[in-house]
Amino acid sequence: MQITTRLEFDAGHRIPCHKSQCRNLHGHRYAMEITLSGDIIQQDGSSDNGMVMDFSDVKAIARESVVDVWDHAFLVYKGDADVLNFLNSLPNHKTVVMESVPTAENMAAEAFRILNSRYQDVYGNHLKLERVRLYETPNSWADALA
Ligand SMILES: Nc1nc2c(c(=O)[nH]1)N=C([C@H](O)[C@H](O)COP(=O)(O)OP(=O)(O)OP(=O)(O)O)CN2
Ligand SMILES: [Zn+2]
Repeated sequence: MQITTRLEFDAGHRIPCHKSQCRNLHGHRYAMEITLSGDIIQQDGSSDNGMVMDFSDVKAIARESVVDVWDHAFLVYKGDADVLNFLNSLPNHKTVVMESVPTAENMAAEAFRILNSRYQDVYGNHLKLERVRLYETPNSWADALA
């Protein structure tokens, strides 16, 4: 069985060497869909009975480790010196320095890397992170797969 839940957040970014307008500082309302697989938990009397994992628990983990970290932050590539220096000059600015250019692909891959170890199989139901889908716009997204 597979389950998917969706979270949304706002963040700024730029793609420094982009051939067109994405080299400008701008932001998106990102959406992240998390897909987990596992057996349906069969434990009468348990809150999780009949579920792969409670959606609220899936979202709580995603918020704590990724969504709340990126929400209302500016995501900047560590090699983007001009913007990084500018952001560092702003007192108390929420800046997230990325190892790679913050494209939808790299953000999905980074979210998958962070989340993969966070979803623990506590019921022995073979819980597994299958996919992180990161929407940069309603029409464009990237999938990071197991
Ligand atoms: N493969 C990728 N291509 C592009 C990425 C990306 O992350 N991966 N990112 C961008 C820019 O960040 C840009 O903000 C989004 O580009 P685009 O889809 O052209 O933007 P629109 O606002 O025109 O999108 P609509 O879906 O048409 O509203 C560029 N390319
Ligand atoms: Zn963009």
